[in-house]
Amino acid sequence: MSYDALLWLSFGGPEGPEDVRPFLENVTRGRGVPPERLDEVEKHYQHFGGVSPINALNRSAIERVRALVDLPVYFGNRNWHPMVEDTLAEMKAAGVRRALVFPTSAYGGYSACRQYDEDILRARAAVEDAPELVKIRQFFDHPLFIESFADAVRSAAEAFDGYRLVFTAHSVPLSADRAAGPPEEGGHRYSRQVREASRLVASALGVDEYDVVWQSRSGPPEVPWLEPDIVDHVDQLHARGVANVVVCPIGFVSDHLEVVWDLDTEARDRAAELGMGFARAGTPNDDPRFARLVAELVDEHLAGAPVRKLSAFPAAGCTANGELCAPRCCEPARRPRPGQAGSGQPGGDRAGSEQAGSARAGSDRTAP
Ligand SMILES: CC1=C(CCC(=O)O)c2cc3nc(cc4[nH]c(cc5[nH]c(cc1n2)c(C)c5CCC(=O)O)c(CCC(=O)O)c4C)C(CCC(=O)O)=C3C
Ligand SMILES: [Fe+2]
Repeated sequence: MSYDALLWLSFGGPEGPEDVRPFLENVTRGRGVPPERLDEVEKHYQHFGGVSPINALNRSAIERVRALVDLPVYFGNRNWHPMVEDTLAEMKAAGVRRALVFPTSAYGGYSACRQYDEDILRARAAVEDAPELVKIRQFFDHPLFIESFADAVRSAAEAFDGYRLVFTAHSVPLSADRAAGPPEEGGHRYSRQVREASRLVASALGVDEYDVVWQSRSGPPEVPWLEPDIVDHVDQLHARGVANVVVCPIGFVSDHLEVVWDLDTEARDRAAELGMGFARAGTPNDDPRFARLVAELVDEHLAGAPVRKLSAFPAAGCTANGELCAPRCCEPARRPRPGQAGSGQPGGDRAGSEQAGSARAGSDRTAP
């Protein structure tokens, strides 16, 4: 198959104080996130002047990728400008017929993978006679991804004689994690991949003991999410007599707002209160290896380059035009409707799926 463009598909973030609220409304529309949580998160963004670093980080990574790939590279987002619908219209006008899509998330699961397929569906539905869009696979176990994090941990740890290595990734509802991956695989593809990437980085460092914890929990408090939270975990480590902690944000590709707020502000402040040493490893975005990683993934499609990966997980997530990866793969978790919290079956087993329709009603994002 031939391709005539690469579409860089990301989350998006606000670029000024007045963007913050509409951005947050876009992110959480129909997702049952309580307004108090939104007010809290708005403060994190306003603390940085209403500007998330994410768009600038994406633009600089795109520049580096442009120097390595033989395709025009376009930039579109799920939640903020440039919106992927607008970018796709621009691509169509420029004569693009078939494009590869690089999603800025390395993992499987609904939020990390399937939701980018939904973005592709939405964008193609908005553009008449839309270009074909083929999404690039998950890359959490690519050697360049792992090496980049391992080096970042090495630099962060230089200050310490001994340290506890702690990996973090974005928490998701337990029900979403359970539904991650095709059902026959037994679910939990997201958290299992996060643990696998962590294991690979630790092993590259020769570190035997480390922790995998979670951050940036959202949603109503009565719905269970992956735990423990990084800030609580810092308390735990202190209680166990750990003097220094090095945090590696394995779940993310760039130092965006959830990294600079939840880790560099909240977790760091807690460690300081407790008198602990704290260092945070960088993310791959600005490492030249990240651009090379993208170029290699593109070459898998353009030139049949070998699929480089370090784990036994399938190279999943590569889909055409927003199709499902496999039947029932990474279905969205059912979320309680506002005012119906508690009826959303926190346990989230998928048996009572006749409730799924009502729990999803009001969402214009999760419906297939
Ligand atoms: C797995 C995962 C990733 C990693 C994969 C990937 O990178 O895609 C990720 C990335 C990101 N999440 C981000 C921002 C936000 N995520 C939110 C809310 C949520 N995230 C979730 C999961 C994930 N999120 C979930 C299950 C929710 C609950 C609502 C829902 O079910 O959808 C909210 C709402 C407010 C709140 O936090 O409650 C915000 C503002 C930003 C941009 C930061 C910036 O602006 O720099 C990035 C890169
Ligand atoms: Fe998020």
